[in-house]
This record gives sequence, C-alpha cells and structure tokens, in this order.
Amino acid sequence: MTPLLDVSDLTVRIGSSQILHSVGLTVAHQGVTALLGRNGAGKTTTLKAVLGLVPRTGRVRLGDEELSALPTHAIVRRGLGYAPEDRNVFASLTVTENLQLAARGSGPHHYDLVYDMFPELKTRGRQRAGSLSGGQQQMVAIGRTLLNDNRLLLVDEPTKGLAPKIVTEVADVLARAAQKVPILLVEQNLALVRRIADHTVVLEQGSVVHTSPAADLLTDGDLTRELLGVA
Ligand SMILES: Nc1ncnc2c1ncn2[C@@H]1O[C@H](COP(=O)(O)OP(=O)(O)OP(=O)(O)O)[C@@H](O)[C@H]1O
Repeated sequence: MTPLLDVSDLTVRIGSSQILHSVGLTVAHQGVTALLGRNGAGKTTTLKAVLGLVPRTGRVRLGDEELSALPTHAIVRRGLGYAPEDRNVFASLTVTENLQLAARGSGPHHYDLVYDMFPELKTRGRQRAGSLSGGQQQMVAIGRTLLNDNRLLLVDEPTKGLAPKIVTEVADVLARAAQKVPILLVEQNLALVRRIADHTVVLEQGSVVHTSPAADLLTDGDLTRELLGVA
C-alpha cells in the first residue's frame, strides 16, 4: 500500500549550511509516526521542509499527489495541519477567535469534533488565548489542526515546557487525535513517545539513521541510548 506521506531525497541548505541531507521517510495512513533525534538533528526543519516553509529540494508526496512544487498555502489546502513548536496562538484574541481564524475556506469545519475532544476550548471560548496555560494553548494549537478536513497532522514538540501532569493530558489528546487523523510527531519526551507512537524515524545531523516500528526502538535501551542519548 502506498504510504500517506512519502518524502524522498529531501535536502535543505540555509546559507552555507546543509541542514538536511537527502532525508527519506514515510508516514502510514494510521497512527503516530514519531520523528526523533537529538537537539539540532533537523526535526523541525524536516516538518518545515515538508510544508515548503524553507527552501528545499526533493520529493514530497501526499497520497498520489506530488506537493514539492506547490507553495505552502496550496500544500496546506491539500490537507496538512501544522501545530508549530511555538504554538502560534494569537494572544490578544479569544479562544473562539483563534479557532475561527484557522477555519480554512468553505469547510467542512469540525467544531463539534474539536469541542468534543477539548471541552475546555468551549467553556473558555471568550478567554483571551494569551491568558491560557501552556497546556491549554497547546490544545488550541492542536484543535486548530483538527478543525479542518486534514489528512495528516504535523505536530512539533507539543509538550515542550509543560509540567508533567499537563504532558500526560497532551499525550491523551494526541492519542485521541491520532484515531481521527494520522500524526507525524516531533517529540523529545520518550515516555510520551513510548505511549503513543506506532512508527519511529530517527534523524542525526540531518540524515535518517533509523526507521522501525516504535517498539523495536523504544524497548531497546542500548539502541535508544545510542541514537537518542537517553534510555
Ligand atoms: N534558519 C536557519 N539558519 C541557520 N541554521 C539553521 C536555521 N534553522 C535551523 N538551523 C540549524 O539546523 C539544524 C537543525 O535545526 P532544527 O531546528 O531542525 O533541529 P531540531 O532537531 O528540531 O532541534 P531541537 O530538538 O533542538 O528543536 C540546527 O543545527 C540549527 O541550528
């Protein structure tokens, strides 16, 4: 079966630095694919390159369609949702306004799904997003990606800077979201990855050094230590 996302020979140069070296990875039609690697390995750049947010060469296919020649707005319209590392919520706007701004074109817009998954986004609809906690802001960021009819979510370090209790909540949310739409997830928290990832891809210095079902990597302490520096 063809993968949902098929990336090959993805190369990024910024200035005189080569950040990605011919990266190849696939994302399955279901579940969570975790993109792992040490700090600076190129995880965020890979997500941005898929979306066309940084200049790149190589191929990016979503289903049967080649995306690499398209501008970012057209790629997004093909059904790629992006929750960036900094969450990008509009601090001075309300929660509801943040969601409304993310609603793409004529829809469909899945407000019911978002409110079912994150009841707090409904009860806090009139609250300014800047006054939400980090975990709540993350819910806005993920909620926005679920609002539209996306085929794949790209989620970058959703638990960064969050308290351990909130990390557990975000893990639950991601696991539930992944039942609706597959996720390509960048995440440093290995406990979370162990809980929800189905597949893993590991980057090192801009190259893919490992691809496997999640359990093969995450139950092997020596391998996780070697590839990620943690067990
Ligand atoms: N705009 C840029 N200009 C120059 N170098 C960049 C730029 N963006 C990223 N880099 C460099 O590319 C490398 C990969 O960065 P990237 O943010 O993709 O890594 P990462 O794996 O997401 O790291 P982290 O886990 O620390 O977020 C790093 O060495 C970074 O300094």
